[in-house]
Amino acid sequence: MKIDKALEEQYEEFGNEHAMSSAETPLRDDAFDLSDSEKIERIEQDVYSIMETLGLDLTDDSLRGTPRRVAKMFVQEIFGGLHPQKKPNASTFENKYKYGEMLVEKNITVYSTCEHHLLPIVGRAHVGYISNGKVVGLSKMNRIVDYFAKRPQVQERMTMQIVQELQKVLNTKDVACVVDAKHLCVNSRGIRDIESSTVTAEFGGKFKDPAVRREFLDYIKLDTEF
Ligand SMILES: Nc1nc2c(ncn2[C@@H]2O[C@H](COP(=O)(O)OP(=O)(O)OP(=O)(O)O)[C@@H](O)[C@H]2O)c(=O)[nH]1
Ligand SMILES: [Zn+2]
Repeated sequence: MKIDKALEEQYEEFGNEHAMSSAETPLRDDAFDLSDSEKIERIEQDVYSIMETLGLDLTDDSLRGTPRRVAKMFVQEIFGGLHPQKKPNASTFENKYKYGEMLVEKNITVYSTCEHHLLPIVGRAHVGYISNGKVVGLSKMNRIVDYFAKRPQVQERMTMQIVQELQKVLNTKDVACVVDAKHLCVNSRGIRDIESSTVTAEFGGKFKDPAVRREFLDYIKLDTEF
């Protein structure tokens, strides 16, 4: 009986780990049954309730609009990238000029939200790819980063999602992304370590080759300041 229980726990643990390896944002099937305006209505009530529980006077003219303001900000701005319809349409072009080297879009601003504390993540993303016949509009790389940033996130998953999307758009595995970001949940509360930042990386295809990876890292030189 005891052994069964242990095996069951082990299986559960493995199962959880397995689920964690997916780069998909965990969303329910009914995530988009409500319209954006219905979500705003509901979240407004929820934020109202939080503020009321905290003892705030919601008739005060500075606080009165906060529940609706926060609800709109959640749905339309900081979590706007949850909706697949908001995914940027990344126009690609033929690489007619046969540019054969690495292309790096560096220092892309990242504003995201930590899914454990709902506090900001602020930093930079650096994206590189080697063309397999297609090139993508430069700004589309910034837009793809911004789309995946506008979700409750962990930095590891966001980094993988950016790479996987660009691999799809460019039809090549040869894509890399490094993100260097500060998590306010580490900097401003809890351990309150203001200096630390988090670096995550995902290297696909040719970027697994140490020389190619080195070239990419030399271009981005991780000397970013926030
Ligand atoms: N791996 C990973 N962890 C993150 C990320 N963002 C926040 N975290 C961590 O998530 C963890 C949540 O841990 P808990 O112990 O449940 O939360 P807590 O009690 O508020 O922990 P402290 O932050 O240590 O006070 C914290 O260690 C955060 O630093 C992220 O992008 N990736
Ligand atoms: Zn956090």
